[in-house]
Amino acid sequence: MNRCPPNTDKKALKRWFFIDKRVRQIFFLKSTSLHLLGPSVNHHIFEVISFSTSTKLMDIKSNHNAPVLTGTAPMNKSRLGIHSSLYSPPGVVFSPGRILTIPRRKPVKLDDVWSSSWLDAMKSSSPTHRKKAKNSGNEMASTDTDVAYHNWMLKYPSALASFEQIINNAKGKRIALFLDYDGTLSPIVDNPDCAVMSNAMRAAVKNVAQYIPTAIVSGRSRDKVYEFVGLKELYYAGSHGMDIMGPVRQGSNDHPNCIRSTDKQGKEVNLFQPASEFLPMIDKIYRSLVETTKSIEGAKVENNKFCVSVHYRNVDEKHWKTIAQYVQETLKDYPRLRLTHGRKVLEVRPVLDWDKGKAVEFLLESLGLSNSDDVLPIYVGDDRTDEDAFKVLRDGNCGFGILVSSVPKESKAFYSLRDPSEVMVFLKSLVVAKKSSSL
Ligand SMILES: O=P(O)(O)OC[C@H]1O[C@H](O[C@H]2O[C@H](CO)[C@@H](O)[C@H](O)[C@H]2O)[C@H](O)[C@@H](O)[C@@H]1O
Repeated sequence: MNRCPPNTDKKALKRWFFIDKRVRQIFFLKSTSLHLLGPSVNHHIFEVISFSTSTKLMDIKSNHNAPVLTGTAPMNKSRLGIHSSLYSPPGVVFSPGRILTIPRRKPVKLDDVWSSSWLDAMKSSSPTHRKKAKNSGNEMASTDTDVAYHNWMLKYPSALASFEQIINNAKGKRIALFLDYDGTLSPIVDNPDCAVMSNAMRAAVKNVAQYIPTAIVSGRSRDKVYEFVGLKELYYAGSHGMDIMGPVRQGSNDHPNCIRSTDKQGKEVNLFQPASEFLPMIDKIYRSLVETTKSIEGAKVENNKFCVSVHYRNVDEKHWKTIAQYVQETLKDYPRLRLTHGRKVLEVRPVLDWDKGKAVEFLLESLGLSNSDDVLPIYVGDDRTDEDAFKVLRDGNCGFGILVSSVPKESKAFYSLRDPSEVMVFLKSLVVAKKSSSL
C-alpha cells in the first residue's frame, strides 16, 4: 500500500517518496531478517524508523509482502561498538522485486573485517561526514535534512521549547546538574587544545552553579578540563568519570579507590580514581600510539590520564583506515584496554565497569542526593560516552538527559538542544526560574 498525501506540490511529493521509499526498504529488512543481521543493524533500523511519521509507518506495516533473504549475513559489529548511521548497511542491496540480497563476500581475514568495521564506525561517528555523504547522493537536499531533524525532535523535544514542562516537573525537587564539556559547553574545533569555553558560557555555568549543584563530566583529564572551565564552584569528573573530585561526605564514598585529598583551594575533597592501577599502562600505550601514528599527517594523540584519545579530525579520510589499523595493532598487546568511538576520535580506555553513568551515581551519592524522590538530576551531553549517563537517569526514572546535537541521533536522552549556544540559553533559563522561585 503506497498512499500519497493529498494536495502535495511536486517538491513535497518527491520528498515524501524518498522518505517513504527509505522507510519501506528498512521495514522489509526489519520484518524478515533482523535476527540474522545482528544488534548493530537492528539499532540502525530503529534509528531510521524513528524518522518516519507514524502515519507512514502504519501504511508500511500493513504491507505483508515479506521479502526473501539471500546470501550471507555480515559480521555482527556490535562488539566493536559500531554506531548506526542513517543509511543502509554497506553491502545490503534492496532489489526492485522486493528481494533483499546480501552479496556473498570472499572469505576475509578477521583483522580486515575489524579494521573496516572500525572505519565504518569512524565514518558514522562524524555527523558532518554523514551530511556530506547524503548530499553527494543528491537524494537528500537540505530541506530534507531539516525535515529529518524536525521529525527527530518529535522524539527528542527541544529542552528550550519544553522548558515550562521541565520546570513543572522540577517543582519541589532539588536539581543536580551534570555537564559534559566538549561539544556541550564549548563548540567542536579542529584543535583539541583550543577548545576554550567562551566567557559568556563560563558566566552562565558559574551563575547556575550558585543555585544548583553542578558537576562537569568529561572525557578529558580532570586537570585539563579544569584548566578550560576554571570555576571552583563546580565538581569535576575527568577521564570519562574515572577521576572524580567530589565533596567529602561522612559515611559515604567508602569505595576502595576513594581517598581524602585537597583541591587547588586547599579544601578537603574526596578523590575517586577507580582505574588508578591502569596509570602505567595508559602512559605506556600513550607513548606507543604517539610513536605509531606520528607518520600520519594530522593525527593527534592526547593523554587524558586514565584514557587516551587518538584524534583523526585533521587526518585525510583516505588515511583513516591506516589510523584504525595502527590503533588496533597497538591494542593487541593490551587485552585490558578497550576502544570506544567519539567525535572523530578513538578513545582507548581500561576494561572497567565504570563510565559517565557510574560517575553521575557516585557524585549524586557524594552530594547526598541519591535515592531521593525529591531530586531531579539533569545531564547535558553530546557524545556517545554521555549515553551511559542518559541511560542511568532514564533507567532509574529519576532524571533525564539532554542530547546536544544538530543532527538526528538515536539516544537515551529525553530532550535535545541544538548546540552549545542553546545550552547556554538553557542554563540561563534555569537561573531565571530559580530566581523567580518557579523552581
Ligand atoms: O566528554 P567530553 O568532554 O565531550 O570529551 C570528549 C573528547 O573531547 C575532545 O575531543 C573532541 O573535541 C575536540 C575539540 O573540539 C575535537 O577536536 C575532537 O575532534 C573531538 O573528539 C577531547 O580532545 C578528547 O580528549 C575527549 O575525549
